[in-house]
Amino acid sequence: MSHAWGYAANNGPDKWADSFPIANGPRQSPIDIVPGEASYDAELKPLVLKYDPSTCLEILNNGHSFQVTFVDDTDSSTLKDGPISGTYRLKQFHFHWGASDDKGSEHTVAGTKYPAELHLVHWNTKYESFGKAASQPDGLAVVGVFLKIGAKNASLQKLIDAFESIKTKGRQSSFANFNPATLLPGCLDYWTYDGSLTTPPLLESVTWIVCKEPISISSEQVFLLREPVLPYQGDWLCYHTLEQLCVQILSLLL
Ligand SMILES: CN(C)c1nnc([C@H](N)S(N)(=O)=O)s1
Ligand SMILES: [Zn+2]
Repeated sequence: MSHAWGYAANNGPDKWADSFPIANGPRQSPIDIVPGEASYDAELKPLVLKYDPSTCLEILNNGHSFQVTFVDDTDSSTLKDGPISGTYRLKQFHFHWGASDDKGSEHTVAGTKYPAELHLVHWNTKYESFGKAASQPDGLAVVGVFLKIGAKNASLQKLIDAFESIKTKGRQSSFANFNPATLLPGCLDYWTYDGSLTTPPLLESVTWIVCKEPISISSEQVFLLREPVLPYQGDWLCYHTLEQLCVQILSLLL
């Protein structure tokens, strides 16, 4: 692949194996989660998530999504227990979304896609850094949370309000004192499996922890996610026709 990866026809997921052969590996993510086929494991513990808002650093438009990054030089914001051993530090969180409400999440549940999916990325402190951990089979743990259309989400609104400062790819701005725990659902029951990063380099180093309960995002908020200044899972969103824009606006009004 002579150009950067993305979600377009010439650089999208079905082309990633050209530059990242691990795309054809044995533990690639995302997957379709089929609850009726999941097995109960009594050994699994409840998740222990401890997040310190003072570790929140900045918000960044990375060209594929927006991400919020955290200071990870101490055990101030961590994930423990659940399916993992040891302590994993929060590195960043980001979202995946689509151009319409019927798609956007990376994982699916019995074939159903959600409009968006939140990923909280943590790395195993048995390794000296995120970079070292990302190449190890037990190096990363990502908590996934589905978003469904519903009530306005006040915590998400704080992120959306910051978009003005990251309108173009590569832009970042300070983003302090945000508590990612406010993005978690009330119930932390989860599915778990051993998988990979869902975008290049697709490293097979992720213990996925996907929450069963979604959080809400309003139609107005998801419209702002899809604004033509932020990418969605399908590369940069732009309204090819005035008609598409009108359809989107009407869908909000009806
Ligand atoms: C380097 N980091 C933190 C990541 N690289 N790829 C990531 C994927 N977007 S995901 N969805 O977290 O596997 S996250
Ligand atoms: Zn992700």
